[in-house]
Amino acid sequence: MSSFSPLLFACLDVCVVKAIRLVQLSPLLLPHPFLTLWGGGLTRAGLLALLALTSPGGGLPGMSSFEGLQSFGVLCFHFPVYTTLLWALGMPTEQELWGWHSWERVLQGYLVTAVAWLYWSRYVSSLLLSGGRYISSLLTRAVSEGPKEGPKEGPKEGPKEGPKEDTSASLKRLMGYMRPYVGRIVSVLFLVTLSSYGEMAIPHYTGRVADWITNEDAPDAFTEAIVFMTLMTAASAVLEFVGDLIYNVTMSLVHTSVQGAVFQAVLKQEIAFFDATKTGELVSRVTTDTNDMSEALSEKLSLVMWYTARFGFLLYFMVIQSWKMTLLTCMGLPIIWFIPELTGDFHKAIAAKVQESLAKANQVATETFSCMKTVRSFANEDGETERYRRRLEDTYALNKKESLAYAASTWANSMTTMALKVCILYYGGTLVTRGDVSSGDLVSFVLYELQFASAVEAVMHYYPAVKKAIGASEKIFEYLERKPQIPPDGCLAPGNLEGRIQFKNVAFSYSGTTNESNLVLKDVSLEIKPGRVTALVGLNRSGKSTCVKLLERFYQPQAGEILLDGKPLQDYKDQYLHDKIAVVSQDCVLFARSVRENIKYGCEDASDEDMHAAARLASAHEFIMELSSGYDTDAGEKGGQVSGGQKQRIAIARALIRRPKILILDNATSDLDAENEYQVHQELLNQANDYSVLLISNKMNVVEKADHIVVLSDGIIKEEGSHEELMQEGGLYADLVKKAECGFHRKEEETNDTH
Ligand SMILES: Nc1ncnc2c1ncn2[C@@H]1O[C@H](COP(=O)(O)OP(=O)(O)OP(=O)(O)O)[C@@H](O)[C@H]1O
Repeated sequence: MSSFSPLLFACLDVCVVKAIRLVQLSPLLLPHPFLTLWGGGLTRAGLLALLALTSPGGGLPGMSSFEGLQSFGVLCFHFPVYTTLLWALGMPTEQELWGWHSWERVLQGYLVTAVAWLYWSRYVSSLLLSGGRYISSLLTRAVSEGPKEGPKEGPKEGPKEGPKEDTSASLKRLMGYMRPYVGRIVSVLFLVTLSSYGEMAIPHYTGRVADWITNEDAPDAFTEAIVFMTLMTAASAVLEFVGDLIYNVTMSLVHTSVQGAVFQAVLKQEIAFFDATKTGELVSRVTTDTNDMSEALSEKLSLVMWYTARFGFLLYFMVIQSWKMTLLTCMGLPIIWFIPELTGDFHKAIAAKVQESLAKANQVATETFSCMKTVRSFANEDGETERYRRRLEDTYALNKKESLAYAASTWANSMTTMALKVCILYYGGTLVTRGDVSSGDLVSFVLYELQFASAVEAVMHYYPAVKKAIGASEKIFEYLERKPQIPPDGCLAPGNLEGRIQFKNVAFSYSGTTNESNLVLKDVSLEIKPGRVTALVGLNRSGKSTCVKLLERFYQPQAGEILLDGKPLQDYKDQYLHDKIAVVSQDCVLFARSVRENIKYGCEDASDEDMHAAARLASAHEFIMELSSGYDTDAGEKGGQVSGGQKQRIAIARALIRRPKILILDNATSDLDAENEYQVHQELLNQANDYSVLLISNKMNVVEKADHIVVLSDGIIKEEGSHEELMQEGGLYADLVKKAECGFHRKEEETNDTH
């Protein structure tokens, strides 16, 4: 910290001013007061700048910044500029020319400089900064959009962590959603303007009534004023009501459409996106974030709108009443905000400490209660009480400070507001005495000023909240604009599908890299022939389910290709593909709807006959009929109302109702007992002439019935052939079968032992 304190600096400044005053009295400069005024200002600025920048300790803090230099400018030149303006307007300047170095003027100069500094550093610069940010964002966008023939941007890597407060971009997108309601929004703005104008009636006509009381020259003036005031105020209230109603209904519509669009956009994303994004985050985007945004828009933006309109009218009427008093009000406002802000900051800091101290006390209590047995066994109840009491004493000491800070902050608030009002009244009174304004004008002005301060305060309070909410909506829009990172589906939907699937040298990793260590499938080539049952077996985590996920187009292989009837999978329509390839996996999920709705899921047009047929094929019809309400029984959350095996059979029926060409059973009957599993498989495999079946199962007695068996190990096809062929080969498959048999015998022995 520089040893040159601001106080010493002010003393030096006063010395400089007094020295210039002596110079002004010299016979050479006496006839040229304007020269001394401007020359003095320049000399004062030069000397002060020199002192500030060269003072020991690296100069006066803050003085080398833009705000510092600007404050110098205001301090040294506001008076020369003001006097020159008076002279240019033909007004008397004697008092200013010869009295600018008086104590009163010097102090006034410091006050003006402080106000200018406050305005600049707290309010104007932040406005300019956001304006600058907007311009720079426009420029950046213009540059990045660049020449049209430039390289196209690659697919985006998920929602990027862009600049947090790119409010303008989010606002533009939001405006896009408001476009259909532009008529309503224009009418709301019109109503806001009219209603705010109507609100000016009370202060205006109160002033007129005050004039009538003092003069009593126009007998009708009083009644006229009261009638106009009542009519305008009532009209303003009605307009405000209608405006609010239209605005809130419109914002609800905007909210609904944004929320629906976000939900739809999220559903369109590729499965890898859902793997990488937590469900909680997605739900929060769709619900909490859109709600917060819409709340900020319907509540806070509406307040900003109303108060801005009021602010405009109040300023206009205040300037009309007296521009001098308006100037005084505008000068006083930053002071009445700044002082409570300072005390408020102190109060907030203490309040945070109180919270912290309370949390510590609570921690002692929680710890003691949760370890009560230990406390009792050491007979340390008094020790713990003492510990808790010490914590509470800390909190009490902080509470005392907080009360003091709160009282000081409230006192500062009311004192500064009162001081401004007294100043305005005093100054207004002088103007009334001089005959510059009528007493009614002063009354109107004071009433305007009361509303003006709160309007400015409200705009300043709510505007950042609106900006923040709009900025926070950026994430929502990132989801809305995100393109799924999987090639778009094609348009093939042939009426006649054979159902032949070929994997050709497929390599795949979940991370998207082709790094050998990350590859789950390294080089997989296999064929699922139409009308036949193909089994895919292998150790755990060998990549069997991954093959299924690729078939469902949840992910895209990094190398190789997957063909359906000789055509790449991505050439088919997604809807068609999911109709033709039905997958039932071990962790199949039912929705909290009726069994009927679950079986007909995505296939709502299917008839009840189709549903019964599918359920019979899945060996599910009989147990469904035994449920309390048959097909109308609620399956419960995630199918919690039915057993695991029943859930799997309903899921198989759900797959079969689409009459698929390829049926994939990925451990789909794992929750069934041996007898039921056998029955389900018999039913399904008997129909295999209608569809191709890909069977993934750890149960080798099920697998051995397949026409063709493919053995996958560590992402590579190790063996393939019929059960007999593979057993003869004596490789991995034979090993798996032996192990399974061993396990089965051990289980059997254990069961016999227990008997
Ligand atoms: N969504 C995913 N993201 C990242 N890695 C995954 C994902 N799903 C599976 N894996 C990994 O891929 C590998 C193969 O898993 P996969 O489920 O295909 O094997 P599996 O042969 O079907 O195993 P299991 O018989 O145990 O079901 C495993 O190492 C697994 O951890």
